[in-house]
Amino acid sequence: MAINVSEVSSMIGQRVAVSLRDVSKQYTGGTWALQGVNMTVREGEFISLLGPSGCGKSTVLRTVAGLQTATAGSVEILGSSVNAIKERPGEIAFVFQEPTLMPWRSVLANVGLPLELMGVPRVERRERSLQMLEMVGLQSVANKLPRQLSGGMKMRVSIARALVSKPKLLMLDEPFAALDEITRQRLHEELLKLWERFGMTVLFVTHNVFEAVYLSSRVIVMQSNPGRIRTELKVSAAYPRKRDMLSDSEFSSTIAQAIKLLEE
Ligand SMILES: Nc1ncnc2c1ncn2[C@@H]1O[C@H](COP(=O)(O)OP(=O)(O)OP(=O)(O)O)[C@@H](O)[C@H]1O
Repeated sequence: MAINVSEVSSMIGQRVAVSLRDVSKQYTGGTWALQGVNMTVREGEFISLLGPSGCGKSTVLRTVAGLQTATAGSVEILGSSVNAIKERPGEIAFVFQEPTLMPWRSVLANVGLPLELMGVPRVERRERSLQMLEMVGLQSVANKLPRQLSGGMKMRVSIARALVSKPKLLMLDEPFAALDEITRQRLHEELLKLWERFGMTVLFVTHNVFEAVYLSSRVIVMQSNPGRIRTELKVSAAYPRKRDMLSDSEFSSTIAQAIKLLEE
């Protein structure tokens, strides 16, 4: 389905999906991974967090996901506290760099896991899991085990599992960093299609400038010691995006700006 930029801007709502206010995080040992982070993400945005290793990108994501708590400040997701969101399984989903599939479960059973945890009946679970596998082009391997799949296929299964509950917020922490360039590019296209189809808010962590600018409607650039937000770059290029658009002047100037910010 082709959509243009005005349709994408209408996908981006006025409601706030994620809000961080003066968030700081100090780990045991003393490192201030984050200091005074303020960030507002609206529903339907595709946001990348970009920055050098150690600037706190994963810490932001893990704090929003409730996998760890902030030392100071407040975090709100979809109008609720992190703890309240945890009580509503399926509303947020996380994709890690390692696909973290259960090795003894079939691909289908791995995808259906979030629905199982939500108490969705078996028949509906199967149907929805198969639909998701079809969307990522993997219906034919539904009965295989994870070890029988390539790295790219495992990541697709992981994305299918994250999306099977139709989450409103999808967080991905360097999901494609371990994949080869061709597979990574294919998965960029697939992720964008899924975003256009489901309209969920996406928070995507990467230290790859091209990936951040190509995928996102907004790139939040972070810096380290202590981890904080340096600035943000809006990417107003139309969706659906095409690889060859990266040489367009708009993309190239945003990419050049981002590279300069990271080098300073
Ligand atoms: N569990 C932890 N205990 C102590 N220090 C930690 C812990 N996790 C992260 N840190 C430190 O906090 C800082 C921010 O880490 P974080 O992983 O959030 O950065 P990042 O930008 O995601 O880095 P990368 O791109 O390398 O994954 C780093 O200095 C890191 O060493």
